Parts: sequence; C-alpha cells; structure tokens
Amino acid sequence: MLEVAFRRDFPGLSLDVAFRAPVGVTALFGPSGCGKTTTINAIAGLMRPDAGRIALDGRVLFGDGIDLPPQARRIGYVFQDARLFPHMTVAANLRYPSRWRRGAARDFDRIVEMLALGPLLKRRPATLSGGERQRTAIGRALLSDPALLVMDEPLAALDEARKAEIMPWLERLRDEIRLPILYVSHSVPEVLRLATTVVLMQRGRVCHAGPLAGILADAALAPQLGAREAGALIRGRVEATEPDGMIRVATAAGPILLPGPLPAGRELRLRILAHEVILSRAVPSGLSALNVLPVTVARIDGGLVQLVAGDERMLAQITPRSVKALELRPGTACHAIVKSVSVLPG
Ligand SMILES: Nc1ncnc2c1ncn2[C@@H]1O[C@H](COP(=O)(O)OP(=O)(O)OP(=O)(O)O)[C@@H](O)[C@H]1O
Repeated sequence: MLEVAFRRDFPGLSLDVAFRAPVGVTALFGPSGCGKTTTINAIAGLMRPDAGRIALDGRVLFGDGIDLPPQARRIGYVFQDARLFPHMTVAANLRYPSRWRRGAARDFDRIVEMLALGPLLKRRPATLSGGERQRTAIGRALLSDPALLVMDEPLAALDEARKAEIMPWLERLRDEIRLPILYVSHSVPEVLRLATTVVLMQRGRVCHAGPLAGILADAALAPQLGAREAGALIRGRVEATEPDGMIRVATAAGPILLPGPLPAGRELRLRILAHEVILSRAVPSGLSALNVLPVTVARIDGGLVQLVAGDERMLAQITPRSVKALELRPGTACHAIVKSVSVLPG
C-alpha cells in the first residue's frame, strides 16, 4: 500500500494531495496541469514537498524527518518512451537494474516468461516495435525489485495496434504481480480497462479517490471522465442459458439478459452507459428492450439522473424536459429501460 499526503506551493499552483494506492492499478486522472507528474515526482523523491508524509508498505519515504534519495525508494518506472539503453541488448537492458542483487537470476527467468521476452533477448532496442520496447521497459522496471511500479502514460506514444498488443500484458501484470501500480493516463478507455482504483485530481487537489465503478456511476464525478463514459459498471455472474439461447446474468441490480453463448458461472463486468438508459414511470410494455430494471431516483444532476437499482447505482442521461414531464425527484420509483449492455472481461 502506498500512502501519500503532501503539500507544496508553487507560484501558479498549490498542491495539496492525499490518497492511498492499494495493490492493483490506481489511475491518476485529471486535466493537464492538475499536478499528476508533480505528484509522481514527490513520490519518486525528485520533488521535495513543503510538508507531508509518503510511505510505502509502512516504510517512510518522506516525512517524520526522513527524505530517502530516489534510488533508495524501491520504485520502478515505465515512461511514455521506453528509455532503454540503445547500445545494449534486451537481455542486458533487463539485467541492468538487478546486476548486484541476489535472487536476480531467478526473477529474470520468471519475468522474461511472464512478458514473453525470450525471443527478444538478443535484439537491440532499435530493432524492436514500440510495444516490444515497452514490454522490455516493464520487465526492466520489475527486475529492479520495486515495491511500487509507476507508469507515466506508458501507451501514449504507441499507435492503436501497438496499444492493443500491450494491453493484455498490462492486465496480466495487474493480476499477477502483487504490487501497487500507479498509472498516469489521459485515456478513458485505458483507465476503464486497467484501473481498480481511480484518483481524480483537479487544480492540485484530489477531488475523489475510490473504486472505478463508484466513479463511473456517480452523477457528480462521472463527467470528469467524459460525459460519454458516464454509466454503471456492474459485476455479474452468468446464471443460466434460456431456451432461446439468451443468457441470464445475476447482478446486484437485478437479472440482466444478454445474447449468449457464455458458460454458467462466468464472471462479467457489465457497462450500462447513461445515454443507453430510458426512464419510465409506468411499467413499460410492448418494447423490444429486454432489460427493464426497477429503480429509485437518488438525485438529479443536470441531465444525469442518479438511480439506485437493488444494491447498485446506475445513471440515466435524460433531458431536463423529461425530468419535468416525468416529475422525477429524489425518491421517485420508476423503471430503467436498458437499450444496450456491453460486456467487459471479468
Ligand atoms: N518546479 C516547478 N516550479 C513551478 N511550478 C511548478 C513546478 N512543478 C510543477 N509546477 C506547477 O504544477 C503544475 C502542474 O504540473 P504537472 O506537470 O504536475 O501537471 P500534470 O497534471 O502532470 O499535467 P499533464 O497532464 O499536462 O502532464 C504546473 O502547471 C505548475 O504550475
């Protein structure tokens, strides 16, 4: 667990940042200039805060009279550009940070296998694709035996094909390496796919930190990730296949029908975007939509209606005219007609 709390005044910006990053991917997200890189620099020991405390697994990096130098902090970095040594082979690049460390040879084999770097070991960086270079940079960062991995826009320099190529490796990293990973990105699709926790920053402050699903389904926060992305992210489990081949997925918002086939027991994450939800006061009939969930209005935030469905939260994006016509207010019971549901891997 990374624990961060610090202040630092610059002429144009006062930073006052506090959050915790558990094992898994914590995305640091916010508009340009809000202080993401400066926060990373404070964690790395490249920028000294005016006050605060930064600790990693209970080990103080900064504060309580301590200010560890960067090399003593046990942080592995992956930057936008891989920053490999051009005159060294992939193998030499990978071995560089661990050349004096005991147990490094065993870790080398494990990490080469995990990132499928074996066929690249004798090559030099100039002969690698952008994705292969980033995989090497990730391997090198892991071989420094870090207690925290910091990834600063690691995919920003890659084209869509290379991004798609490296994404599964990042997911594997998240699921197999028991480390906190701090991931700075401007890309909502990347955050959606990778993050377990999101820290939203604005003007030098953390305006919200918590699990990704909570932010996406929160009428007050979702717009910061982009209005098109607002909507619920709900966990579900395939329960059964209906006689017509549709599958029934059990969720805390109620059962949801999806086109099959998927095996019973499969865990899924379902995205129900706010602009794919229609509200009705009466029980709707004669619709082609298969999924109608009983919901209660929790609050209304501009065009976004915060809904409670069972134990889940959902959003509906509707016009102020419809809010008025349906006489919606907190506590109103209605029906959410879900036009489409997309399925993300469990
Ligand atoms: N050394 C410094 N001297 C003066 N001001 C600084 C310094 N470092 C950071 N700042 C202030 O902090 C602000 C935030 O910069 P930072 O690079 O952390 O933003 P960011 O969120 O990473 O932006 P981007 O997404 O564009 O990379 C700067 O605009 C500047 O006002």
